[in-house]
Amino acid sequence: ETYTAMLSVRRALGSEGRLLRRLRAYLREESARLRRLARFYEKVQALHQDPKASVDNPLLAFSLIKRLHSDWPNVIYSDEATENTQALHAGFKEVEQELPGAEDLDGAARALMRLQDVYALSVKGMANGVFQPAGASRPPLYSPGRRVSLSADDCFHVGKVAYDTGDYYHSIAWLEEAVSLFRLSYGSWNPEDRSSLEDALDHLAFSYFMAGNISHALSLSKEFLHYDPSNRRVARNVAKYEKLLETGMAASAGPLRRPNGTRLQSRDAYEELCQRPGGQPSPEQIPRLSCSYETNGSPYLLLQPAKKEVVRIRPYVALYHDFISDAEAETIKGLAGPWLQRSVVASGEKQQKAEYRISKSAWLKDTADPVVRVLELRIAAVTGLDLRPPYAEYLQVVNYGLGGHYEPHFDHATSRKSPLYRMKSGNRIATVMIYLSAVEAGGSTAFIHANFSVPVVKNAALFWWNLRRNGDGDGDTLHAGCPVLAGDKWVANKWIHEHGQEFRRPCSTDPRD
Ligand SMILES: O=C(O)CCC(=O)C(=O)O
Ligand SMILES: [Fe+2]
Repeated sequence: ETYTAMLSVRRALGSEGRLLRRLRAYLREESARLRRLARFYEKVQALHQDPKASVDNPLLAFSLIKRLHSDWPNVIYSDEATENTQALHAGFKEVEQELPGAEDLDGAARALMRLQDVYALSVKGMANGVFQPAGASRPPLYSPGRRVSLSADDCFHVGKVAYDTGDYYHSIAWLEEAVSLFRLSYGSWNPEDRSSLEDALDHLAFSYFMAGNISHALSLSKEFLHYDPSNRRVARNVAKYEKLLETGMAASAGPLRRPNGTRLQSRDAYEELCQRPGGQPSPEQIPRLSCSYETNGSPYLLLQPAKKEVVRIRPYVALYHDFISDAEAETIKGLAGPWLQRSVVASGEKQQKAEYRISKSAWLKDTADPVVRVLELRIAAVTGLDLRPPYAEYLQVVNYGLGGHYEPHFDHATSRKSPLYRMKSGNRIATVMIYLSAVEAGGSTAFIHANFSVPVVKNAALFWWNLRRNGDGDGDTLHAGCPVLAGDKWVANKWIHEHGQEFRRPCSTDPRD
């Protein structure tokens, strides 16, 4: 899979580099071939300027006969063009196995639609290379250094992915864009395009029909017939739509609603937190929010205390600034890179891939490198918790993909059957999540029930308790990694379990603790 980690997307850029070099070589060879053909053409053409003279001279008469018998067949039946094409095909075959597959194109299209939805972006803007919230006078959420826009065929592909799943809300928006772009360039043809204005009109008309907008379906189908009058299927559709409209059978189209995956109950709150990182703490919390240097009585922190920012009291969330160095972050990403695999989520007793978590991840043992070992000692010192096996999981390093995200979830197990209990050290009592990278836009960590979000702060570590002191899961810790709008987001998770912490975080029977 390419789209599920930006590291893989970057690798795909290398594959394209190789293809570019092959195409360059092909163009060079073919241009040389055409130059040779042109030279032959010019030479013969010159002789035809004065046809009479050409035959009088016995030398010219000889060369005419030789040309017709030998030169012309050699030119016409030259294998050069085929050889050049074959070399191009062979070069493509060499990189073919590393190229993204159909699931990648689907995933990439779904990523664009996710960004459209979560950040309320206008499709027209996106197609134009602008990341502007739709209908709002807000500034763009991301301004790329160089603006790039999508082609008509690009927009068609996104719309087609929605169309194929019966999602006409998204297919209409993207196919509208495809149709207007195709109309602008009608008559010119790009060898890379697989679709055309007719395809876009056809799919858009059907999307409108399915959404109950018969008059739009009709006018688009008529436009289609203007370009391709012999298409019987579309002609039948036109007759059908006209009849529906005449007989008043066409149901009036209500506003087209965005399809809702049943998973997300608090979608609006979540999206709001992703669009505007931050949030107001409740008045009674404000006096207790603070920034401090912490040594925690640990010799590790004496010379360089932890820089703690208490973000919220309930649930308790703290951000430790400059928790790791740039060099350490690079080392950890480098160690994890070769081991990254599509992230999974707990589903009953099993683990499986899910659309609601798009990233790749790898587990690093503290024996992998001294940097990992030192990091664990630092986490232990700052949290005051026992991380020795089996009291904590290995370090999980995560690289998000295109539009990568992790929809609202709990880190702790909510079912006794969860695979988390296989370690036999209880539930996940706390999370330490380190931001190993910055991002250009998006990617905040949103606490949905607690109504605040933390933007990505490179090298900082976010800490929170997942469980209350009585061992119950804390519902207020429901959190998410918002879709990455631009950039390459990496995090490292350290999950600390209940066992081993009995004297470090004593229990309480008060459910409010
Ligand atoms: O990436 C984020 O901001 C959140 C990640 C997360 O919650 C997780 O990996 O469990
Ligand atoms: Fe999480």
